Amino acid sequence: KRHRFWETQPVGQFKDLGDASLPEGSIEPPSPLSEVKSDPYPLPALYEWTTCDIDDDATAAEIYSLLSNNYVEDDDNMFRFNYSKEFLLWALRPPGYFKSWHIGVRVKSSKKLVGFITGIPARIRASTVVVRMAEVNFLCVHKKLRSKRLAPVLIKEVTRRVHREDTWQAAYTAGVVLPTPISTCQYWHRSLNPKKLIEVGFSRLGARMTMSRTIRLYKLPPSPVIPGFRKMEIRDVPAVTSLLRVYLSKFAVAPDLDEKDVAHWLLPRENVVDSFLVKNPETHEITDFCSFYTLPSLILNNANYTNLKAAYSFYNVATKTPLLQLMNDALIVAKQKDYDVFNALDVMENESFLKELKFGPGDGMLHYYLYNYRLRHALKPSELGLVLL
Ligand SMILES: COc1cccc(CC(=N)NC(=O)c2cccnc2OC2CCNCC2)c1
Repeated sequence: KRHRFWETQPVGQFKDLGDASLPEGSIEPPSPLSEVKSDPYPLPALYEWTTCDIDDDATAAEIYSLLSNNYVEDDDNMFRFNYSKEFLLWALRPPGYFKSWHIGVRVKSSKKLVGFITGIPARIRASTVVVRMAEVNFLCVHKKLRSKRLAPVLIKEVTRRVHREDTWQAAYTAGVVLPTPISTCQYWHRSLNPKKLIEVGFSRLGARMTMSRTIRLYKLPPSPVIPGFRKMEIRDVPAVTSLLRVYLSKFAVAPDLDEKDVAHWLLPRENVVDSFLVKNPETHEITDFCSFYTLPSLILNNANYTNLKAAYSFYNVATKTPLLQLMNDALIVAKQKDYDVFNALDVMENESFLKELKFGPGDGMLHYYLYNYRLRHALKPSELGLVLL
């Protein structure tokens, strides 16, 4: 397949697959900052760049609406991600973030926001090397402006602004195959509200299954069962950071999280991110941790429902409690909070619980990519310790 744009970029190229002589690491060296263009990449005449100040509520609302109407849909165009404004404020303002990496495209005449792309800083370890990267996300072009080759322009502009901050690598995901995935993950869904999921067409009634039998199949206890299972609190940040750092060191690619990162990404925020831990009631040791983020989807044409409330597995560590039991308590809490479905990728050790906890495979794959960084070989999902929003 022709990738006119990606074949011009410093990313693993399909033609290089199997060439073991290519070293792991940066594909192109950094340029001197003086050589990084200080003016924005040219846009087609009708449009202009804008740096989106998400602290401004009106701008945050514009970004919310652009994504809510034009962002990623499932393969059958029945659902569209519907990130909340609060979620976007969380996702785009981690420690050390750059406002200049929140990039919009407006129509010059109307000032309407019609394009968006973001970067956030992240320290990501690839094998043994911790690399300062940008996590690039929320690439969105208004439905009415597709096939005008605006996406490559947005990607070039976020690349330029990231280079301006002396950052030369990036990480991103996509539902499509581009040159060249570092890993290809399968997504899985665990029904929590099967009646609604079947009604809206997310799931289908199993063969030889009745609705009441299906509801019974997915029934969960009314509350968590692990002794010492509770919500994470600010005082837990140091212990959770230690637990996570040790656990994530097992994976070939994973974020290098310090206490500030853990406080931002994992302290509970209502309807944005939930996190729980197991504190041994005798030893007071924190031995396990689980978390999920909240990403609803718009239901695009159903008479009775407009919103699908979905939880997405985030970071989980089990050192004393079996992971299966820890994740079952996560399902129980998600059900308590009225989520319709709990989603997970087969990354880290997730494969060990998916089938047993009655997850079903999704109908698509999520591909992970690194920009300007070559890995000697692609990773199995179980070697990947990175979850993007
Ligand atoms: C149910 O509503 C949907 C609305 C839009 C797309 C999809 C399918 C899909 N593409 N799902 C995922 O990418 C996915 C499935 C499981 C876990 N994480 C995921 O994506 C995350 C991470 C990447 N950025 C989007 C959210 C489903």
